[in-house]
Amino acid sequence: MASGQGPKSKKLGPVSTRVAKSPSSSTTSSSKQYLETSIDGQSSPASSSARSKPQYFYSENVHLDVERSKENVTVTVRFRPLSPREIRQGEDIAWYADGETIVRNEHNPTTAYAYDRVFGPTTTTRHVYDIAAQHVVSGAMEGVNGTIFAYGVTSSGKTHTMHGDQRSPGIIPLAVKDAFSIIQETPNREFLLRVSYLEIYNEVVNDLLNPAGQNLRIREDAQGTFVEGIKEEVVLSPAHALSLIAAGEEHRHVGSTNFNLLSSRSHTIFTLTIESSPCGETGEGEAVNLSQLNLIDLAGSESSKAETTGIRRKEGSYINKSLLTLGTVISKLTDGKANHIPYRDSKLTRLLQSSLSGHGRVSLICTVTPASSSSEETHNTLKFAHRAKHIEIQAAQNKIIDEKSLIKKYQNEIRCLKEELDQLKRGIVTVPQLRDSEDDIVLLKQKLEDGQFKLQSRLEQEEEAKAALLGRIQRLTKLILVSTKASQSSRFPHRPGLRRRHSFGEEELAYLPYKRRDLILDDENIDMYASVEPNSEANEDTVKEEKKTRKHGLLNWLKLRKRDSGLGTLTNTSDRSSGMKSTSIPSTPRADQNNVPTESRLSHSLQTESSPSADLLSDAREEKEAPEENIFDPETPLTSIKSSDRIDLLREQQKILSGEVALHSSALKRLSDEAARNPQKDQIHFEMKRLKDDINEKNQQIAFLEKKIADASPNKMTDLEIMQEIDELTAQLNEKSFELEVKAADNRIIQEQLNQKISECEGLQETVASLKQQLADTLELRNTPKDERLAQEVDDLKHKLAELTESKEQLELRNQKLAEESSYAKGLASAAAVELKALSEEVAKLMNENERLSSELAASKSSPSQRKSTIGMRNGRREVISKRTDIGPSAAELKRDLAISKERELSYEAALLEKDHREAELHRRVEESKQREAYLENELANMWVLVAKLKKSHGNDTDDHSTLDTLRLDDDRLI
Ligand SMILES: Nc1ncnc2c1ncn2[C@@H]1O[C@H](COP(=O)(O)OP(=O)(O)OP(=O)(O)O)[C@@H](O)[C@H]1O
Repeated sequence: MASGQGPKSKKLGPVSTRVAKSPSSSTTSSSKQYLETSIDGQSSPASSSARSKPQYFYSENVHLDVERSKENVTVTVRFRPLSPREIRQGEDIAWYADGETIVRNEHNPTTAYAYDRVFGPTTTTRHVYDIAAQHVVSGAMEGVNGTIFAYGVTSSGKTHTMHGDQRSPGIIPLAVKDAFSIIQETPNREFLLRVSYLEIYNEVVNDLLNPAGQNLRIREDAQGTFVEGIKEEVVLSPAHALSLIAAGEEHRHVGSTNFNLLSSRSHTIFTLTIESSPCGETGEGEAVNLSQLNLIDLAGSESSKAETTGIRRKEGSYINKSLLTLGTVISKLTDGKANHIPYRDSKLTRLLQSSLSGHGRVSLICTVTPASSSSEETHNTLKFAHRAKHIEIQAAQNKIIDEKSLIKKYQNEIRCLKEELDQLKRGIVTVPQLRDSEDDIVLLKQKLEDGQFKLQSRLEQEEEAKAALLGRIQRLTKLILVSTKASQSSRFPHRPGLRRRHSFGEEELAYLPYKRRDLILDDENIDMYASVEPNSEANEDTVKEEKKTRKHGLLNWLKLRKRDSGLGTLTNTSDRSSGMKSTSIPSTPRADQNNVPTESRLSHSLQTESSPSADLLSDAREEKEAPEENIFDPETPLTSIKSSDRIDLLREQQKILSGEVALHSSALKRLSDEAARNPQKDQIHFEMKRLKDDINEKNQQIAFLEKKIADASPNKMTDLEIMQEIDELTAQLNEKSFELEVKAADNRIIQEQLNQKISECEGLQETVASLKQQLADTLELRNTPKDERLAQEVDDLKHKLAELTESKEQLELRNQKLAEESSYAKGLASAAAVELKALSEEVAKLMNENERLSSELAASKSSPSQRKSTIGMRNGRREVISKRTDIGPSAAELKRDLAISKERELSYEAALLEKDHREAELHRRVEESKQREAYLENELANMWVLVAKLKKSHGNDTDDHSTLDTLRLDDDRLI
């Protein structure tokens, strides 16, 4: 993708004339102001509608920019016809082309967009090419970088537009053919064309021309971004370039989705690098035009409707992400204010950086379907296209003066080799001149006699070197393409026949193996098996005809072969193709690469150099030598080449042989001139004879090739070929059946996985719902305005304060009660203490009395009257009792009194204990309430701090003041 960028301010040379003609020139930078102008005032049918706001983006009547230095991206929209499936489903038309520049919504006619050009469903790709691509291609041939890309949702027709098919070639084959036609039309310049082809699959860059080139790195240098290590092939003809695309397509990732049976799963970029310089000997410092033409087929964005799983979903998310980045980049580019453009967010935008940042012409072809089911997606594409329209570009010719250009390198090499050849020739010619000199005759004779054998071998060596040089010159010269127009011979009189003459006619595009019919089992794709004239544009009058047109082309054939590689269904054709691609530069498409022993030294040198002509010569020779059936032996790679390809190859070989004959004839002429001057020189005669033999042999080969071309023409298909065709189709059928079986098994597995996923999904949905709820709550909280939140907080605090005040009052009440209880208990306790004191005095008194009585009792027991008989004792006892009655209360009475007083003492002690207990309890509760009070006071203080903070954060808000005052009042009350 790297490109030499010329200074932006450079005036456009011949390019500017084309700019004026190009559609892009019709909308210049100044067109910006028109783009969003309503056409209400332009008597449009919508102008009468006052109900809804019209969305017109109109670009008609735009004038040309005076300086022509600035352009806008050319944006066109292409409608495809309704697909058979859409027709079956009874889809309505939601969007349609209203005239040549407007797309209008069927249901809401006020919604319309204007573009450089809008193509209806019956427009041919050739027409699209003429309007949207031709100016970019011609610009690229003049040294102005160009990019053409198709954008649209899946199945909208991007691949149909960019690649096309056998009947209706797409932009890429048309551009390639046009490039070679321009070379033909430019006799005063010589060109060197190279191609590269890459895909971006799941954000990985793969080289489609070199299967080993996977996951390549994107690098950047002063000239822009480029892909490191990408293979570039020098191309010699449209068929050659297209064969490389065809080979590359085999490696592209394609898979079936529920919208498109053959959906592109990667973005592809086909780059044609063009170098050109004035014809003839160029001066040392002469600038070379270097430009790149990028032809891009984007993968389609996938809508949420696509029910994809596994690998397809992964691909889809990569595709969508990169297209989203492309959209962002485009809107930022048109924003005007954005200072960072996120090119690096995807590989696609990184590679398109040079193009999008305005260093070349850009044409965006947006493909859409008119179907109502895709109305929203179509609307998104239209909006994308509209944004892209605003990108400004400053296309300028890229000139490089350094020797890095390949064409310069080749030219220099040719010059050096030619000088070397001249020297060699002079060496051969000077020998007889020396012989003419009188002074040297003796010496020369001596030399000749002494080293005749030596000289002979030297001459042979020189002859070999000469042949090798001629071969190399021829090989390098063949890489440089020039016009075959009449002026040619006069311009290069000194090198007749050296140039390879290319005649790039329409038939070059017919290399596509269109006879290989697709065997798609989908009813939508059961296509006709009709033989079609190559290059005839599809008759797009009816949808039926469109259906016939589809799936017949090379691309679809290739897609089929590589289809669904993601599911592991592979064909063995890639090996064959990679074998073809591994041929060294330049790799002219050819049937086989077997080396055949050659007869002539010239041929040998060509063989060892492996030049295209040498390869073709060997092919031709081999074909001549091999029996005819061997040529079409099913085991040889030729089996993959169909009649039309074979004819092309044979023609190519024929052309090259004719070139060789012309080359040999001119050499013969030169030698015969020399022979006339030196009739005795045997070596010259020998060389002439060899050349004559060579010419005869080549003429025979040409005749043989002519015969073969005639034999291989389609109406002369042999039984053998028909049998081969049938065999091949049977093999394909088997292959497809196997593929189908594998897919059925895959489907079963996928179905099981799907069920599992559905149940997982249900679980996830629940989680998502709860998360959503949480999110909504949080968002609601967040969305509440700050003042409201503050007021709410103050309210909460007030509420809390009121609660605290209430609880404090309750506590105080309780405290009071407890205090009362405590004082009552104290009173009780003191009363109890007084009573206890009186009781203890009484007890003490009683005890003293008791002691006295006991001592009296003891004294009376120990007296003599007590020692009388037992009878007397009973009497005596009665006496004592009577005596005692006489002297005061008896001992029993005293004991009883004592017991009672002890009992009372005990009860008093218990009451005292209980009182102490209650007192302690009351103390504890008093302490608790004190602590609670302290805590509440602390809380209140904190609240004040909080209120103060809130006040501070809200300045001198009066509300807060009042709140604060209220709080203060509350607090005072509390205090
Ligand atoms: N202008 C058209 N005329 C006729 N048929 C068309 C046109 N455009 C697209 N088609 C058909 O519609 C189908 C889908 O087209 P195509 O494969 O080009 O879509 P796509 O945009 O490249 O899809 P994806 O992004 O999935 O690769 C094909 O069968 C194609 O032949």
